[in-house]
Amino acid sequence: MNILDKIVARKKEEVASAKAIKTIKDLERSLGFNRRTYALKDFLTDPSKSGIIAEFKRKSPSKGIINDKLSVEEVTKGYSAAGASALSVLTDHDFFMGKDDDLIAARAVNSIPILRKDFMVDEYQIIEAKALGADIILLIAACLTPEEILSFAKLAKSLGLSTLLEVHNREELDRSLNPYLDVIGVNNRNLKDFTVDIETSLSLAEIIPSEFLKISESAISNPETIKMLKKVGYNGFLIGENFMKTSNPGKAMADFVKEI
Ligand SMILES: O=C(O)c1ccccc1NCC(=O)[C@H](O)[C@H](O)COP(=O)(O)O
Repeated sequence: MNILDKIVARKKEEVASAKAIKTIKDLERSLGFNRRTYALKDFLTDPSKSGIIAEFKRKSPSKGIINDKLSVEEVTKGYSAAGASALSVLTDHDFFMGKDDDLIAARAVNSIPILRKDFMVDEYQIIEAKALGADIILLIAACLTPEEILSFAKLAKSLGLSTLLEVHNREELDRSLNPYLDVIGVNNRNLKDFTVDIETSLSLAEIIPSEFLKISESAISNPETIKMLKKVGYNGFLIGENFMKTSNPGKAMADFVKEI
């Protein structure tokens, strides 16, 4: 079993347990559920922002512990101040050391869109994402059917959430597009074997239909890479480790933004 299959199998167990504790009705009654959301598209196209979706990431399957010392509040406030267009907060515990409370904490101190970075396998998680304070959900084409992507994106839209579809190759892109998606993300990391290659974003840029904004995800550590990605049409850049590996991710991001 590859790592993505393992994560998805574990996620299905977690969702079954969560449903037994909190029903969808409970989630819909929670304080966070009935709030206005921030649209990712508006922030990605705002020229006063950097285009960066900055990630709070303590640990990853490919790198192990990256940074488990800093609070989600201080890191995400630093990212917002450095001009992030959006924040990404991992809520997966077993593989990334994230938690739902990280998202709640980030929501309380930031006024830009927040992506619930997790592995969505059930509609329950989308309703939960809204209740926790997220504005964006991630749908990973490699672990969902086109029918699931359509119904999850439709549900997200009905809740006022933006959907980021993540693809890794042309085949995933071709089978997964639908009009309810807001942004297409190309992941430079192969989630099955962890190899990274910016060429993945460069080569897929021209086949992403122009009605979708495009973001490039993972393994970005050099301002020159952003310049190259902008040239081929990318509007956004999801960056985690490059900032999180420092003792002051907000400052690392501010310094990086000066160079792009
Ligand atoms: O990061 C991993 O090792 C990983 C492994 C398996 C599934 C997903 C994984 N990462 C999720 C991401 O998409 C990244 O956290 C995100 O794009 C930021 O990447 P980076 O800038 O390289 O930290």
